[in-house]
Amino acid sequence: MIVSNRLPVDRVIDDDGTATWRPSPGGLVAALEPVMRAEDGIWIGWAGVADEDVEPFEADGISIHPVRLSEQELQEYYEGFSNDTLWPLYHDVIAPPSFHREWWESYVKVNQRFADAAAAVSAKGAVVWVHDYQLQLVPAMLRAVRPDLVIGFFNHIPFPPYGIYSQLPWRRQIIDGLLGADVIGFQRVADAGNFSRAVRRLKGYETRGPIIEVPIDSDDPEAGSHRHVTMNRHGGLVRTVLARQFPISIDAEQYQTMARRPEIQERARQIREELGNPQTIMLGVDRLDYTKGIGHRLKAFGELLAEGTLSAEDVTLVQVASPSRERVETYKQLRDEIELTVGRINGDYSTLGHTAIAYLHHGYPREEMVALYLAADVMLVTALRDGMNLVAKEYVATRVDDDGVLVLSEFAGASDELRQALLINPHDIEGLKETILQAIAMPRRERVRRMRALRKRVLTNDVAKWSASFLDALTRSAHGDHPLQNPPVNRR
Ligand SMILES: O=P(O)(O)OC[C@H]1O[C@H](O[C@H]2O[C@H](CO)[C@@H](O)[C@H](O)[C@H]2O)[C@H](O)[C@@H](O)[C@@H]1O
Ligand SMILES: O=c1ccn([C@@H]2O[C@H](COP(=O)(O)OP(=O)(O)O)[C@@H](O)[C@H]2O)c(=O)[nH]1
Repeated sequence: MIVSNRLPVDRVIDDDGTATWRPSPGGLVAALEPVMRAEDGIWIGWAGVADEDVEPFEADGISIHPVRLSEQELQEYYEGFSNDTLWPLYHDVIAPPSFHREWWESYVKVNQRFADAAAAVSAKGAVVWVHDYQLQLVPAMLRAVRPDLVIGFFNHIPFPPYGIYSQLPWRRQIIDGLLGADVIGFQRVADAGNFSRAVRRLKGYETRGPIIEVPIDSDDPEAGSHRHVTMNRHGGLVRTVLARQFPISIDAEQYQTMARRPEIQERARQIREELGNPQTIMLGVDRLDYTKGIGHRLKAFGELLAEGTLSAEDVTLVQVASPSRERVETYKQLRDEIELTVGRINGDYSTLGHTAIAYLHHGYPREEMVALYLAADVMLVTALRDGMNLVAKEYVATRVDDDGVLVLSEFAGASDELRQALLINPHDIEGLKETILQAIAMPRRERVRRMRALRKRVLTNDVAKWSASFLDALTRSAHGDHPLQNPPVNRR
């Protein structure tokens, strides 16, 4: 069973009141959907609109159980605590986090609702996999009522260093919530390390490598019902929790197959033509989020145009900025800033036949994404902080021609694995400009050499391998066997 804030589909109510479903935005759903299709499971989550009661239903072989959120909970739990407190705090405080006690209360209440929903429909001894920062209290809430369940948690976004995490007024409660899981997965080695440090500092629990020892009160009548209880070196009873990196991936085969479809290749050619056949197409694909470094990318490109090093006749930047969290103030401000910058650059440097930046504030279906990836000579991923960034992996999987250059921020989780990309620090605008020029001028032989190595990596470490390695660790933990070794998917 999967428990996540988002379901794979969002309910959309049209102006005339009719309800339809559309695919949900973001990488979490993109990664979990193929996993769930392969398993015969239940997915518990929010349907994407407030105050709607939706009965459980089947979608593409997945059994969907929607959880209801009121308009006030949507504002306080999702837009507030999840996306205006935790999101900026966990992404290096790029934007200032807001701390409001009523948001926290709503977060606790909604987490309890998700836990109750999971507890109600789980079979005895079932494996429950809880996802992401919106639901960090669910593991402990679930364990309290269903100690028979095997509980995993995966954090899709970074876990911040202690100096930042410790700002959170509810820092201990979140740690307690997460430690209800048997296995806690993170994107990067550094995230798992930050979490273990927070556990030691805030709870004083001992850790041995990826194993955390959670003390059990022997007078607790439930003590015997816990999984893998052992005695620690001080003779106390402890429950062990595994906290380790499991870098997420994509269904690489699916992208590769789509990239070979003649109509998608034709669409890629059409895109180039529609852009006026520039020598170089650069592409950015992001939710319109301040973590993605879209402004830094535009600044670098704008300066290269201003200096005359590049011209809009030769180079076009296609920027897909898909709508995200549009009622949160920081996101509204970001949209204004980005659109002002795009307007200025286009006003200053576009010609009648060549637009410098093709800016698209839309969400596109997967086929169109693949055509865009195929059309792009240079892919720009300039995140200031990003859990993984699946777009980087999708670009690589799509390039069946072994061509194309990936410029990748070292602050995106994907950079741990994709070492043959051109790695950049997006804060270093001069460095970013030089790397863009290097990408544009890179000889084909070098492009092919790098892309082949990248493709090997992404095709080998796909989403099936990711879920299998997490679920393997989880089921082994259910038998008291915590693997101490590093996971198979990691650096070179
Ligand atoms: O659900 P939303 O509020 O609309 O946001 C979309 C998703 O954004 C985040 O995605 C993350 O997960 C990706 C897959 O692991 C990862 O590559 C990326 O770096 C993360 O930002 C968020 O974590 C999800 O919960 C949201 O559904
Ligand atoms: O118009 C769009 C823009 C993005 N995406 C998908 O959204 C996901 C974004 O995931 P990523 O991990 O890069 O970032 P997130 O949005 O989850 O932070 C990827 O699968 C993209 O292909 C999409 O389908 N259509």
